[in-house]
Amino acid sequence: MEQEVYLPLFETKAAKGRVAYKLYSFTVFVGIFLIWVFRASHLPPAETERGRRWGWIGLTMAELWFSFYWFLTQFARWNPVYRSTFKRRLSQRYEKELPGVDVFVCTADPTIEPPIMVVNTVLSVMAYDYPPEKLAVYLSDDAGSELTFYALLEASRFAKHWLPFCKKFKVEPRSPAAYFSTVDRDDQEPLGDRLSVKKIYEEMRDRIDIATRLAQIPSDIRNEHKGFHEWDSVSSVRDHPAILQILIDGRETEVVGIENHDKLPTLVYLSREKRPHCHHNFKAGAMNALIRVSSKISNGPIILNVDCDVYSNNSESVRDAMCFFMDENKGHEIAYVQYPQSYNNLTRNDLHGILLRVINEVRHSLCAWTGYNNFLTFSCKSLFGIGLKICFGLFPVYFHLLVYFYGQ
Ligand SMILES: O=c1ccn([C@@H]2O[C@H](COP(=O)(O)OP(=O)(O)O[C@H]3O[C@H](CO)[C@@H](O)[C@H](O)[C@H]3O)[C@@H](O)[C@H]2O)c(=O)[nH]1
Ligand SMILES: [Mn+2]
Repeated sequence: MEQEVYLPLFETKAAKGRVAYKLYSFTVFVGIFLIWVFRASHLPPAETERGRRWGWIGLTMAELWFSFYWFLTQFARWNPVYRSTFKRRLSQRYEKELPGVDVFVCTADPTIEPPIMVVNTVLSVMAYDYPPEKLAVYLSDDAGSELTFYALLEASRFAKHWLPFCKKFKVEPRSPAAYFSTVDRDDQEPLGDRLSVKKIYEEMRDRIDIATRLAQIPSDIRNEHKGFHEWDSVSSVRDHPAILQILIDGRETEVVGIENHDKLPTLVYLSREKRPHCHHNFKAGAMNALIRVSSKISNGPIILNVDCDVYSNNSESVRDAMCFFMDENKGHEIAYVQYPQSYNNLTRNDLHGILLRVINEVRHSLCAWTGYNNFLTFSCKSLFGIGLKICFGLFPVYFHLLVYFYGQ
């Protein structure tokens, strides 16, 4: 009888040159050790003049700092591995059983984080290559800004053009601003389609920009959508009840894009309750509010979190994460997957994207500490033996059941 071969959904490969690196690292370690032997055996005698004594102390502190820094970097460089995912296998085995994913986007200030940037991030995650009925996007607005709500309303309408366009022509990246700024490339989609979507995008962008500049929402839109009434009772950003608006409800069957009847993911606006006696000024508190709200709407078992200034540059990211979570052999060991961050425009003349590569390398080696290079994934085991793991920072995907965010 033919034996069934197990094909994993992701694989791990050790980076090349690890032995050479360990040898090199060992020689540096010997060097550091000898420095300390020298320092310990050459303490300045009591009669040393003051200037020389301070020189000795200064040098010793510098060496101490270097040694500490060097030991820290070794955690990140000792054991680098690369993980790759097999999304086709995932699709073949589990396309119909893919779990629901709730995407949380956080914003806190319409001046520092302009609404047009926020909605570009929102549109990039709405356009994930994932079944739309299983995707829900929540925007948490800690500024409780009508302007951000207005921008999201505009985005919910533009999504009817943007999502079918992305899916039809498989465009990347799926933040419209980022995509249209690289539009000179030799793309496969027909110019006519691109230009007409670009025009609709630019009209929306201009409306949002004007409203933001004037701090005023067009009266026709204000009258048209009942959601704006929520602000009638808001006297201050720091003192208001929760504002919740479902702009697109994926549970309704008739929610479709303009073209070829694509379904759209759920889209929700939330500004959590604020009271002056509570210090709720942190992202963690917003995330906890999002968990409570999403559990009553879409209740996806998987949560993905992005900051509003970081659009998704890969429409398959969610599927990548699923390859880790749904792997038959190792999936149960993984609590969350974290993506490395890429930066654009760090300097005006970074023509060849050098900074981007260097920073990615640094982040990748950070990931190597946990044994994961291109993704950070963490096992559910360990830490007090109760399956608790702590996650800091950027773009994590979690299991819903496991998370609590520390902060208000
Ligand atoms: O009261 C607040 C304050 C901030 N935020 C949002 O939290 C995110 C991060 O805040 P930011 O001030 O931009 O901090 P950064 O240093 O840029 O963010 C990094 O550091 C944070 C704290 O460790 C992490 O949570 C972030 O994921 C990581 O990008 C942003 O989307 C904010 O809109 C809120 O939702 N509510
Ligand atoms: Mn930020």
